[in-house]
Amino acid sequence: MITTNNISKTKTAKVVQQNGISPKTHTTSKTNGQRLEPVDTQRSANVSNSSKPVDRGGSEYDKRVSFFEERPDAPYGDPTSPTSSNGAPARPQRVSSERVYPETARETGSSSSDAPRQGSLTWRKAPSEPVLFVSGAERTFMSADDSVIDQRERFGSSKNGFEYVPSGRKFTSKPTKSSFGSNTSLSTATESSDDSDDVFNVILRVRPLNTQETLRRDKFVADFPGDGQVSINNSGSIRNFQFNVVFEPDATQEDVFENSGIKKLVDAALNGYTCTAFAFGQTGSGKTHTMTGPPAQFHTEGVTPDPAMYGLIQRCFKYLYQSMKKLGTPRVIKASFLEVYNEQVIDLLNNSQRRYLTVRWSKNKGFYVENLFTVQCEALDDLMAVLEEGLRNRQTGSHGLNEFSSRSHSVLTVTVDSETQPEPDDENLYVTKRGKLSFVDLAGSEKVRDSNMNAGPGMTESNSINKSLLVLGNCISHLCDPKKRQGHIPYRDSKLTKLLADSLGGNGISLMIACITPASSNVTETMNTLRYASRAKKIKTKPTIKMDPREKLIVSLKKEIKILRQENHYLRQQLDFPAKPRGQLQKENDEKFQQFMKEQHQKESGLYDMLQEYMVENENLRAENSDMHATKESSRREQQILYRENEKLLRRVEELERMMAENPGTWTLLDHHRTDGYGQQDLSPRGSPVILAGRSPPQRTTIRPAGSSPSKIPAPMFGQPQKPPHRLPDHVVRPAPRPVEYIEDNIYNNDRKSPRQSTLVKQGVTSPIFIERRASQTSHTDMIRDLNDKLRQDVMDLDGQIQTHARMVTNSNHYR
Ligand SMILES: Nc1ncnc2c1ncn2[C@@H]1O[C@H](COP(=O)(O)OP(=O)(O)OP(=O)(O)O)[C@@H](O)[C@H]1O
Repeated sequence: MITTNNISKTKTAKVVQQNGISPKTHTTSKTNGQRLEPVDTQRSANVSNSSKPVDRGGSEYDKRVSFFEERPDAPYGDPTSPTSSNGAPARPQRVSSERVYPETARETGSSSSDAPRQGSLTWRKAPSEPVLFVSGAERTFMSADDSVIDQRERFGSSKNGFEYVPSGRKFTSKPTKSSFGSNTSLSTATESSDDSDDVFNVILRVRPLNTQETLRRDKFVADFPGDGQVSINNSGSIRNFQFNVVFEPDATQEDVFENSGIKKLVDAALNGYTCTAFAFGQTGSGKTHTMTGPPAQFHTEGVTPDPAMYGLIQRCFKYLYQSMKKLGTPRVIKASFLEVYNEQVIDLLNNSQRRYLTVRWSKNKGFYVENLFTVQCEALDDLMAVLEEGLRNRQTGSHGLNEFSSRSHSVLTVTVDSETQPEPDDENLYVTKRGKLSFVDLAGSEKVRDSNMNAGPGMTESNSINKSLLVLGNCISHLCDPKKRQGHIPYRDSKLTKLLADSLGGNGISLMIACITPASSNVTETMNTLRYASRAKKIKTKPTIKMDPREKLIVSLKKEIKILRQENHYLRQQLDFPAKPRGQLQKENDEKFQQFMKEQHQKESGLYDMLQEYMVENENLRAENSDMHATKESSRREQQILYRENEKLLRRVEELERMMAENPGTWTLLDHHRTDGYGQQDLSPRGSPVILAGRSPPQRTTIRPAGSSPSKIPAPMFGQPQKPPHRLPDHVVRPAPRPVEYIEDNIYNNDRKSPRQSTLVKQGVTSPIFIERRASQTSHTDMIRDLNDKLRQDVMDLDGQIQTHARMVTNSNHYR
């Protein structure tokens, strides 16, 4: 019975004889013994529907050629081809007389006649007549009397309730309008919505019981009610889960490729999206088988991989190159392949040294692996070679649950670089897009006890595998919870989650392939995988195309211009303005743009000049400041020297004046020529408190600021005690800030002006503070120097007077 809404029946089906000699097409008739039986699926379906014709509409699946139909163009041993590359039948006849074995028997290379799983893989009700399967569409399980066995009886109602009853289908899909398995274009869906059905899909593949499980007489615990559902009988309690697509044990590699939706991922990668397909599940559940085909073929010496058994990866590669050919535009394909083994990243394409690589993070790239080998692949063969090389180098080991168990997580990444024209009418605008397609084959979760890995390196491997899967589970549960999703997601807790960060919570499109074994002995692990998978269904991502940020800006500006032009056109219409011809508008806009760019350039260059000017000025100011500091220091020292000299000279003057005061009578004859600092005759001993007898009060030499008028300094009152002039005024010893008016042009007569100052001067602005500081330093030194000169003069005068007096005294004594 068909339970998927996407699948409809085919009118005719081509059936290959069990011996595989030749494919034939037959018309409907009743089956008869071992005879090749043609089937009209319409009729078969009608049997179950009381011969009422059912029109289920066309679907992608309809267009797909029948499972047994010969494909002349079948590449590398298409599984739909009746014979494999070595001439042997690629697919055994699906007609059986009494027992039908699941796909695994054929896919693992054993013929149905010697299949060792006959013990438990029996039909619930063995038909007396041959049972016929028709692949590629609806398959009906028919008994000899044409009655269809009631599907409801299949599960749980038989005596033991655990027998495998094939549903007659290979897969069922969840009835959504835009699931991966449907015809809906992913690119359209992703652009318009963030529906996780479109961008984060989870599919389930249930493998058949394997030899070991069959011999162990394990029960088949899975049932497939349809519509992408699976029921698990966990020791009597039935649990239901629903996924986008559920592949039943009969599904072939081709079925999975065609109906999992992975082709949409390849299409999306070609359009610049980041896409990831990852397989997870218990060890031995068929992850590697699904991704690359049976692992034995890559790890057994002398075995050439059978193209019919190729997994999703090889089929995607082929589809990628086919699509590129169809699209016509050139694209650059590059591939890298790594594994995360014991929490270390190892390059599988550069395996000679088995160096551990570092996972880094950058704002633009997110998490990435440093120094990872990347191979440019011009042809499909190159990509295939990359895969095979990596698989050969991958860590595998044998344990109790799987002979060729992957002991690491592997990540194969294919990047697709393309140049596209976002605006069809703009020939000069090209943007580069980088699509990414990653295939992740996770190491299987395992019970250490069951895998017999309970010591040594095996134990370490198991622990690190389980630990990284636990972190992955944590990340998934955070991402599913709308509240936790806004907070911190623990991607950094393991290398694996760092590498999957973009696929899980970022801007990518992802397909999770959950793999389970239907054996009752593994039901706990199966339940865990299913819970994990159904949680992951709730993850939502927002796919975006990865582009160079500058190119992105250009494209968005161009889009804006386009909208503005449309608006302009609309407004013109509204205002009854004549509509401008498109070309003219374009030309005008281009001219405006060029003008704008020119102005912008000028502005920018003006700014640059200004910036340079300021930098030069800054440098000059710095140099000038350090000069000024040096000058200040030297004038301070000069002032100190002069001050000490001043002190000495004053002491000398006092001494001489004292000498003269001791003989006052003799000094009246002397002619005083001394003048004060203002050109007036100074007739008294400087600073002396003694007023010479018979003399008019002397003019005193006082220190006053340079440039001040004498009248401003009050003349000392005659006869009053005088302040000794040998004390320099306070403002000289301890300079006080002075008003600007004291500063005269001749004080600051320095032609060397700073650029800043010259700018200011040019602008008619003077900096009083700047000029004053410099001037005050000079004026204080000059003042002390002036005073000292005068004192020196005084000393000389006094000395001269004393000598004259001494001579006169000597002469008078002589005449006497
Ligand atoms: N759908 C299937 N049909 C037939 N055989 C299958 C299927 N799935 C898995 N097998 C077989 O089961 C065995 C284990 O599968 P596989 O190695 O892919 O499991 P796995 O999940 O990758 O395990 P591990 O995590 O240990 O690597 C292989 O021999 C494989 O060929």
